[in-house]
Order: sequence, then C-alpha cells, then structure tokens
Amino acid sequence: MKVSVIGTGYVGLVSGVCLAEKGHQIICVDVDQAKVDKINKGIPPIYEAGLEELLQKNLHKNLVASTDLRQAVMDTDLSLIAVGTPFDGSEIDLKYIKQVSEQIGTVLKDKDGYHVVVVKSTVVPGTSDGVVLPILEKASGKKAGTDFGVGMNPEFLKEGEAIPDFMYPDRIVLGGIDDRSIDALAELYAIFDGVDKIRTNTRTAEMIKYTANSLLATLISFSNEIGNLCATVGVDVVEAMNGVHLDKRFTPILETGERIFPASITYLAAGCGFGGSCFPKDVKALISYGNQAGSPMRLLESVIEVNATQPEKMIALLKQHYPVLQGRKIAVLGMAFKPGTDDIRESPALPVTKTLLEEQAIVTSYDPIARHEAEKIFGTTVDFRDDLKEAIAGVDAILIMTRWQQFQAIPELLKDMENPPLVVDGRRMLDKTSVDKYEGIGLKSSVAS
Ligand SMILES: NC(=O)C1=CN([C@@H]2O[C@H](COP(=O)(O)OP(=O)(O)OC[C@H]3O[C@@H](n4cnc5c(N)ncnc54)[C@H](O)[C@@H]3O)[C@@H](O)[C@H]2O)C=CC1
Ligand SMILES: O=C(O)[C@H]1O[C@H](OP(=O)(O)OP(=O)(O)OC[C@H]2O[C@@H](n3ccc(=O)[nH]c3=O)[C@H](O)[C@@H]2O)[C@H](O)[C@@H](O)[C@@H]1O
Repeated sequence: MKVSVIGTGYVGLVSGVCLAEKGHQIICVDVDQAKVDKINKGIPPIYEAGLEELLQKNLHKNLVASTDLRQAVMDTDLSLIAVGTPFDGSEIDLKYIKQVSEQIGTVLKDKDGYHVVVVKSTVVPGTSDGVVLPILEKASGKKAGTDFGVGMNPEFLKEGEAIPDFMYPDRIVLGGIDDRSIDALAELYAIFDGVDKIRTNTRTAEMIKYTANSLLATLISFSNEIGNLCATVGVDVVEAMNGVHLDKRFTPILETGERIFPASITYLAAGCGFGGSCFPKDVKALISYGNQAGSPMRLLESVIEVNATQPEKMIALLKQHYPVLQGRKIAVLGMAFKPGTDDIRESPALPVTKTLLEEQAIVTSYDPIARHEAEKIFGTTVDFRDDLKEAIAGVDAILIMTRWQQFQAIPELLKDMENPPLVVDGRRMLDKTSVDKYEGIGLKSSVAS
C-alpha cells in the first residue's frame, strides 16, 4: 500500500520504518526540515535500538521523508496521523491534530479517488469522528464515508523497545467510521499474520488506548503506595510483591514454560515513579475527559497524586543520612525516564536533580545515552560524566533513578572502597545486601527515626 505518515516522532518514524520493512511504500512527513533531512540521510532524529539499521535498509527504496504534505497525500492511498497530543494543563491539546486534519482536507479537495485518513496519535474518545472528520469534510468539501474514509489505529509501542513492539504487537486495533475504512486498515496490517486484530468503531479504539495506559499507570502507583506503607511499617515491598507477583494471574506463563519476570515488566515494581511522554499526560487527559463527561475519575486522580510525590521519597531517604545537602557530593544515576531511551520527558530524575541543586549539593551524573538531553536542562550545573566509575568517584551518595542494567555493576565498583557511598535505590534493582550502606524505595530506612 502507498502510505503517508504525518509526524516523524517516536510513533511516526517507527511506524513508517516498520511498515516499509513490511513491504509498504512510505512517505514520512514532518514540518521540521532538520528532522526530514536527517531521516533522508539515514540518521534517525531519536534513539531507538534497531531503528537506524531498519531505516537505512528501506531508505530511498520503500521509504522517503518530506516536508511536502500535499504531495505525500496526493501520492498515497492512506495517511496515518502521528503528531503529538500534549496535555495543556487542563485538557488534551489537539492543535497539531486539527492543523494536520485541515491540511489533509485541503489536499483531498483536489484529489481524485478514495483516501483513508487514520489517527494514530493518542486522542480522547470522540476526537476522530467528532473533531477530525468534520474538519476534513469542511476543508475538502467532500463527505466522509462516501468520498474518503476515517480510521483510528492506536499505537502501543514502548520507547526503548519500539521496533520489536511494532513488529510483534500483542494486538492491532482497527477502528473506523465504516467497514470500508476498517477494511483499508485491515489491508495495511494484513501482513501481520497471527496477531489478534480488533475491528471496532473509532471511539472504542480511542478508549482502548487510554484504558490500557491508565491501567498500567494505576498498577505502578498502586505498587508505589503499597511500597510507601511497607517502608513505614518495616516490610520490604520487594518481598511482599514477590508473594503477590507469583500469582499466575500477574505472571502469565509463556509458551516456553517460563514465567514473566521481573515485576517491572508487569508494572508491579515499586520505584521512584513513572515518567515519559505518555503515562502522565494520558492519565491527566482521561481525568479531564471524565470530568467533562460528568464521570469523575477519582482513582486516576490518586494515580497522579501518588506519582507526583514518589521522587521526593529519594530525597527523604538521602536526608536520613545527610540532613544538610549543601556541599554533599551526590551522583544521580540515570536521567532517562526508563532504560533503552534518551528520552527524559517527565523523568523522576529531573525534580530530584533540581532539588539537589537548590539545596546546593554538588551533583555528578551518568546516563548511558541521555546525557545530551539532560545537558539541555542542567547545562554545567551538573557534572555529567561518560563513565559510571568516574561519576561515582568520591561521592557521599548514589541515587539510582533509572533501571539501566549497567548499574548492576555498582556493588562491584564499591567493593574495594575504604569509605563507600550510600546507595539509594529508586528502582530496587540491586540486592540490598550487596553494598554497605543501602536505602531503597519501599524499604524501611536503616536509620532509626
Ligand atoms: N512516544 C511513544 O512511545 C508513544 C506515543 N504515542 C502517541 O503518539 C503521538 C505522537 O507521539 P510521539 O511520536 O512521541 O510525538 P513526537 O513529539 O515525538 O513527534 C511528533 C512529530 O509531529 C511533527 N508535527 C507536528 N505538527 C506537524 C504537522 N502539521 N505536519 C507534520 N508533522 C508535524 C513534529 O514536528 C514531531 O516531529 C502522541 O499522541 C502520543 O501520545 C502512542 C504510543 C507510544
Ligand atoms: O502510549 C505510550 O506512549 C506508551 O506508554 C507506555 O510506554 P513507555 O512510556 O514508553 O514506557 P514503559 O516501559 O511503559 O514505562 C513507563 C514508566 O513507568 C515506569 N515503571 C514501569 C514499570 C514498573 O513496574 N514501574 C515503573 O515505575 C518506568 O520506569 C517508566 O518511567 C506503555 O507501556 C506503552 O504500551 C504505550 O504505547
């Protein structure tokens, strides 16, 4: 199929590259000339394992990038809209979705033949048929369902694992205003053999996406709240959660006979909080949507509240040992909101680092790939290092903010130190007995208070 993908961020570029790899003819469109130039040189503007190789393999064969949306829509049969849908402080901000709908509609006015416009961005229920469709009709002067189709195809990829998630999805949701629109999406994904496909209307497709993200965020905040109680009453949350996690309902048994471990994969691992460009904004958008619909989302409000205070737990644990942070040397390990990505949006490391700097601690930091992003925020106020060993040399305390597997080396690195630093484990990824001075989320502080 000939497909234009509008927006070349995490979702747009990964979708475009993977669909090209599956044999479709893809034109990736973005307003950002610099991004388009990079893509056309085979350099992905974002870091995602395996993306560069796949891009270079398909570039100028099945895939090309462009800033010319008109030509891209003219030359293709289906357009996937994958622009950002931020939270504006009170509700979902649909300005990019509206802009693109208007632009596509204007092209459809002059285009012969049946074109299908599909929303891939995460949008609140009612957006595809209540916002996108009327804009397309107005700008094109044509009728949805007769002259063109409208679909909704949410994306479930995780950053850091985007390529395998896209290539081997758990399910594909094919939402549309009518059978013809859904059939076009079914054709696009026909090549994904053996994957469960859900044919549904656009509103249900939109709701599936929010429900999935909100459930995952709820599991995390639930685990964090239990962790906070455990720490207060002297139970280790990791041990408590192991007892829960072994329930087969939470650790499905794979075809190989293995259980799904660790708990972080099933979103039951307590830690310093969830971040990223999606959970925080999507849960907030659904709360706002629920309020507007007259169905308040009280549980989800708590999910956000619990998450907002989790990073502070790291500072509280640190202060058990160092009540005054001024002049203390602290290593913040991990700036990315999760391993496998250089994305630091809403990362718990950001408020923690800000607090440390406000309290005049001397902060060093190491992140395997997100240094360049974190430097844009902290500049030289943080001493960024490219080497874990250098970042922790001579510090009073280490704060583990991201579950990078590289940090498993910490006990070994501290082993021979005369006066090893305190380790505050925000991801509960180290054995608590593997270092001399250990504090962790969901664990009673070793300092009697
Ligand atoms: N990042 C992720 O892991 C996932 C994101 N989503 C959803 O997908 C959507 C996109 O997210 P990301 O890819 O992270 O966003 P992003 O912010 O990384 O990329 C959006 C891109 O759209 C471009 N853009 C904006 N207006 C445009 C226009 N008029 N024409 C052409 N390009 C335009 C921007 O320049 C940017 O490159 C959001 O709704 C998000 O919630 C869904 C699943 C996973
Ligand atoms: O809509 C989206 O954008 C995507 O949002 C999440 O993906 P992502 O944000 O990339 O990353 P996750 O691996 O889900 O992690 C999110 C956050 O939760 C945290 N987390 C995860 C698991 C856990 O047990 N505890 C925990 O704190 C991670 O550290 C991270 O900060 C969803 O997992 C994807 O299915 C979805 O497509």
